Parts: sequence; C-alpha cells; structure tokens
Amino acid sequence: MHNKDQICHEDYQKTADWLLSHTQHRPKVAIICGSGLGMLADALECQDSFKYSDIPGFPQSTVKGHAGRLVFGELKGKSCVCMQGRFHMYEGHSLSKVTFPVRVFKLLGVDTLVVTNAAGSLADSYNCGDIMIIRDHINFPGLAGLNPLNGPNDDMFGPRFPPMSGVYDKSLRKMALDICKSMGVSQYVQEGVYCMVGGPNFESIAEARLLHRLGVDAVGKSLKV
Ligand SMILES: O=P(O)(O)O[C@@H]1C[C@H](O)[C@@H](CO)O1
Ligand code: HPA
Repeated sequence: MHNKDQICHEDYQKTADWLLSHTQHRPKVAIICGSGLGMLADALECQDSFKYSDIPGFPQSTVKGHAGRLVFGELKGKSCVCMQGRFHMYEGHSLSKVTFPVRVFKLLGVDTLVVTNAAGSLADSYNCGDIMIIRDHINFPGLAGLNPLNGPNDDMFGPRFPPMSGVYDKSLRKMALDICKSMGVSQYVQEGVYCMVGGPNFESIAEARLLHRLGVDAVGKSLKV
C-alpha cells in the first residue's frame, strides 16, 4: 500500500539521477549544514549549486536563514555535497521528507554523513557557543513511534531493524577531536548525548529538567538518524 507521504525507491532514484546528470562531482561525503554553518558550503571550490526548488522531488526549506541550496564542490581537495539548510518536522514535513536528501545522497555514492545543527545545552559544564560532538542520541519522537523508517522497509537502504549502537562513528569522532586539538580550540569542544524533540516551541523548564536528568547534554529540533 502507498499512502500520500510514502516515498518509493524510484522517487529517490529520480532525484539522484537528475543530480548525477547535472554535476560531474561524485562526492563520498555529505554535510548537512545547520543554522550558522551555511557559510561552509560557500567555501567549497569548483562549485555546482542547485536551489532546492529546482531539484525534482526535493522538499523546500521554509526556515529563515536557510538558503535552501544543495552545493557540490571540493573542500580541501575532497569532493563533497553540502545542504545549505535542512528540513525539520516542525515545518510540517513528513519524516520521510525530512530524511529524503539522506537517501538521495546514498544513491549518489555518499558513505560518510556529517550532520550539524544549532542546539541548546543542558550539561552543567558546557558554555554558550561550545561545539558538541554527538556520541549518542535520544530520539524522542522516535521513541513515541514517529520514525522515518516506519512503513515498508527498503532493504537497499538498510535492514528492517537497524541497530543504533555505534551510529556516530568512533574514528570520525576521534578525528574531529584531534583536529580541534591541533587547531588549539579543544577547550570549546565537548562530546555528549543529543536529544531530538519535535518543537517548534522551546522546552519548558520542567521539560529541560527532565531531559537533563535523563542524561541529555544538548537538545534541538533537528533529526539525526
Ligand atoms: O537544524 P538547525 O540548526 O537549523 O536547527 C535550528 C535550531 C533549532 O533546533 C531550530 C530553531 O532554532 O532550528
Ligand atoms: O530545541 C532547542 N532547545 C533549546 N535551545 C535550542 N537552540 C536551538 N535549538 C534549541
């Protein structure tokens, strides 16, 4: 059965094929630039960029400050693709729309995904402006059954029951920390547990206290995996 929100394999493939026919780049790395990191995409060299509204099948960004552009290019000589703006559940997108680009990236040949977003810190030891590398997450909507993987499983993208232990690759996290050390900015870098909530409202004081007691270090409205 197909409901109106269900996206089938051909839909992802159509978008991937369109992109592959409009750029020579063949990135292995995708970066989702959250609020404040959009300028990273501007720094790519040899750019091919596409407005989301010009890409067949792509959702549209409605958040202020999100350019709504997919940028292919080279960062330090490595081919990558950057989303300048992501999709959030609170914009009214179905979760399969929110995660649509990630599956398209997989079909482009991407095997490493870097996700970033603005979040609120709950950990006592964090300072405003710190960067947190995600070690693990609590997907609150997911725990309540709101999950982009609901519905028929597409085995091409992964198993029906994917494990969530180890989704934040240890070697990539170490690499990020090592680079921060070598840049002399490690005092601003933390590693912790991210919690995704639905929003769009910020958390009440009681909710923030609850999340803190559950071991959440940072909370935001951006879906990770
Ligand atoms: O995914 P981004 O970084 O754009 O998420 C922002 C930060 C909050 O979670 C929400 C509202 O500020 O969008
Ligand atoms: O969801 C959030 N909660 C608190 N602070 C935030 N800053 C960005 N997103 C959030």
